Amino acid sequence: MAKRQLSRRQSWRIDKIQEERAARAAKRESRLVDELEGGDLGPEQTGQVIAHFGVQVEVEACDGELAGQVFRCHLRANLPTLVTGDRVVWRPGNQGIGVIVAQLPRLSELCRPDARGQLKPVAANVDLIVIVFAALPEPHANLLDRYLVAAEHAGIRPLLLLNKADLVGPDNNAALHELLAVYRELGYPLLEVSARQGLGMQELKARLDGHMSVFVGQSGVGKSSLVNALLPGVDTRVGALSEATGKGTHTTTTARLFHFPGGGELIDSPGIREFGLVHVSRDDVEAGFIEFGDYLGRCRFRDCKHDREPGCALLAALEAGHIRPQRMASYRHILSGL
Ligand SMILES: Nc1nc2c(ncn2[C@@H]2O[C@H](COP(=O)(O)OP(=O)(O)OP(=O)(O)O)[C@@H](O)[C@H]2O)c(=O)[nH]1
Ligand SMILES: [Zn+2]
Repeated sequence: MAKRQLSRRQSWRIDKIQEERAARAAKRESRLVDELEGGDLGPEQTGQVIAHFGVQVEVEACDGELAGQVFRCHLRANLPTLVTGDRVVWRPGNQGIGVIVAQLPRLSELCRPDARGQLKPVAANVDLIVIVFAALPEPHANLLDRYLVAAEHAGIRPLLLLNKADLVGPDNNAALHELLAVYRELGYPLLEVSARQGLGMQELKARLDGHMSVFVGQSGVGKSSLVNALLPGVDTRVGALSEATGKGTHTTTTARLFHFPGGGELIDSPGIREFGLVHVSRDDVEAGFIEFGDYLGRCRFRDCKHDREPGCALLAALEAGHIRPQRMASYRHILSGL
């Protein structure tokens, strides 16, 4: 008991120190903004946050003669927290420094729990979640379903991407295509590629054009290989951003926005690659199985768990073959892990 109280007091002290530090940083920032705004700032224009460093952000100009140029920006006080992908109104200053004036509305948000377990946005305006899986490691339907639930929950279109198509052979061909058939039948877009052999990569590029994407998926499926193939010559490892903090060895896990040469954008960070494996509620899971939609709310009991209740509309649909047994099993598996 004593030990627990002590650790709580300690953590309170740490919180307090962090708060004071943040407050000092914010004060420094607002002085800087005042100085900049007292000087010579250019006209207001739109931009997009491409990386985030504590109290400052990097913004790429979207229009006018500065389009495509990147500015380190200070934030005017009272702005909401900005994340990579946010569209903003800003004013350019001298030597690549600017000031963010306002945040524009977000079309979507990807959220992840922070160190205290609170959900925080980590990327804004993503409109395509590329769910990467591979011929090897052998894909688990239930993991794919988890990612799909997360995508549906975020209201962002998913693309199922089977990588390592070069490893599809007589041993795994039938099982893989059975798996793919389930998702094709549900209407999810699907693509088969090989990052190693370049198979299907042109089609993938075409799908990414015009979208702001993230790549998610289990370790070892080839996300890095795919991203490296799509962004030739770009070092996507976050260490490359560290000079921006002025400390060479300090690596940051900030999400960063990249442009694909063939069109479209990518937001990437180790944290984002794990998106989808966080807590969701029972309702989120139900809503994430899109084929359940026709039956939800039609069970005899309002609080039906679709387990063995009489008059369960989902069980009836399963019986009638309108819901695949594999998806029902997956749904139950995900629920059991909540
Ligand atoms: N045969 C084959 N191997 C591939 C292909 N794409 C990637 N690999 C290999 O798969 C392994 C894992 O690839 P990564 O790109 O590191 O996978 P990742 O998803 O980024 O993995 P994490 O960084 O752990 O999340 C590496 O040995 C790659 O060379 C492919 O299309 N075919
Ligand atoms: Zn039911």
